[in-house]
Amino acid sequence: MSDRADAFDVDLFVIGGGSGGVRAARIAAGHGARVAIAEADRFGGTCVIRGCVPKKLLVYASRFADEFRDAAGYGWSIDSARFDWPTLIANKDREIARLERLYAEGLEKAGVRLYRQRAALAGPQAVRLADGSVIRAAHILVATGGVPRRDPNWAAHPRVLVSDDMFRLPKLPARLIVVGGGYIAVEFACLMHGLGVRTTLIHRGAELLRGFDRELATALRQAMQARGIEVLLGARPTHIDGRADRVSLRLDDGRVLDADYALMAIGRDPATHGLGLEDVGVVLEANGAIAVDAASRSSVPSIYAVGDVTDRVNLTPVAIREGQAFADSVFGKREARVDHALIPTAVFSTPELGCVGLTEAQALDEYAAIEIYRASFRPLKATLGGSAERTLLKLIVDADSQRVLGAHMLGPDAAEMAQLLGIALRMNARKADFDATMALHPTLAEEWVTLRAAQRITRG
Ligand SMILES: Cc1cc2nc3c(=O)[nH]c(=O)nc-3n(C[C@H](O)[C@H](O)[C@H](O)COP(=O)(O)OP(=O)(O)OC[C@H]3O[C@@H](n4cnc5c(N)ncnc54)[C@H](O)[C@@H]3O)c2cc1C
Ligand SMILES: NC(=O)c1ccc[n+]([C@@H]2O[C@H](COP(=O)([O-])OP(=O)(O)OC[C@H]3O[C@@H](n4cnc5c(N)ncnc54)[C@H](O)[C@@H]3O)[C@@H](O)[C@H]2O)c1
Repeated sequence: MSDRADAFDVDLFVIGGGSGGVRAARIAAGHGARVAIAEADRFGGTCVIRGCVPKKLLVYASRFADEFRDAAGYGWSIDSARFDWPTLIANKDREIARLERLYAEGLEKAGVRLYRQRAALAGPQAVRLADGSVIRAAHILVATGGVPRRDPNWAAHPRVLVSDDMFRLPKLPARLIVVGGGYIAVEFACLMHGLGVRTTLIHRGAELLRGFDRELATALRQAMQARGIEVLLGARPTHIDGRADRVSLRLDDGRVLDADYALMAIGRDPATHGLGLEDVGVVLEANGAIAVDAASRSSVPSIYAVGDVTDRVNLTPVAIREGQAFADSVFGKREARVDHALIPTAVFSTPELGCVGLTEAQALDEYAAIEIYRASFRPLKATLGGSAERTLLKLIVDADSQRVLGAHMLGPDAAEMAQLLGIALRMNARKADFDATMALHPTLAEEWVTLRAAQRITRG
């Protein structure tokens, strides 16, 4: 496509066929670029193969227990509900294989050349494939994602797992220990508990889900405990003793916990190891992430990076937007930048936590005075269903401008609501806009437009 194109085999070589890489490759090819992509494992990447999608399927499976329990109050009797893990995993595998095929076909249809092997840099404008071949590329996009963080003290033990392993366990464990207090730890603790596994979550911090609104994180932790998940805060494993058929964790207070498996969900690291990035002059952050500017360009002008490998906001829609913006800017003559503010996010725990915008603590740091509106209630469905669990909504408003700064929810469909609330916040909605919106009755969502008096006004 460019004058320089003849000096190169392709205009763009993408390393990594996950959320960001696939989008960038497809869009760049659509803009007329000659594109190749290498994927070392399976097309679709973390989100499709061992992340968001299979996780959400497991979450759906885990929530049937609540439905069966609530059904009685509505007149149904379900005598012998039984759960079969191998059936769920086989069905999940079938769906993931279908999605993987769709990803590869989408790339092929767009005219992208696919390499099903590992790639590394052979120079600022050259890529070496695992089979030894070298491909010259005018531009290289690194979209290799991240990997679960491991520790040499337990990495080799078969009963100590990371999130990747959870999707292929041969049998549902009776007893699971989860270490960590972030998205992955909380989601897996909830879903495994929902499937009937006795679950203990061990977290070193004072509260789960650092970075989320503290009041909601506390309410979620209490709800998890009320459901029967054992949550130990301020606790660290000091020794992990793996045996062939079970695992033993000694905590810093001397307690010893036994389980079938321990899931270590202690964060993810950018997948930059062995790519030869430093050899060609690409600057890395202290944690190994590729340092990029707002255009996703690295310190080497021909090399760009998007998604988790840059450790900006490690979510699929963000990787996709970054891949799209890169392809539009470099190959579509359409300058595009990704705005990393106001990203809606959810923890697919049970109950679910969804939010967009500032937490109360962040708002207090940035604004002179904020108003907090809250509602805590038992949803209508629970009145006959019997659950005592409360739904919590919280709106954070700038006292001066009346702009809504943050919306946080713990309860059914919180993720769906966070997505839509994101539109309102992006449009700079004021509290009065929420109030002027007619309620849709009877719904949970109507509570967002009937939050009348500020529960408190706080000055930063
Ligand atoms: C358990 C779990 C649950 C998650 N749930 C959610 C969720 O609900 N919502 C959400 O938004 N996000 C979720 N995420 C995060 C989301 O999966 C990531 O943010 C997203 O996948 C990042 O996309 P990416 O393109 O940067 O990288 P990835 O999707 O990780 O893709 C990178 C690809 O590069 C390949 N690769 C690596 N090195 C090489 C190499 N040298 N050569 C060739 N190929 C290579 C890998 O095999 C991989 O396929 C979850 C993550 C996990 C682990
Ligand atoms: N629903 C979603 O959107 C979703 C779901 C899963 C993952 N993700 C993405 O993937 C990323 C990674 O998730 P994650 O849960 O692995 O990471 P995280 O950064 O959210 O949480 C890591 C947790 O491990 C703890 N930890 C770190 N080192 C430790 C150690 N040595 N010992 C004990 N505890 C330790 C931390 O205190 C923290 O609680 C998330 O930040 C998110 O961007 C998103």
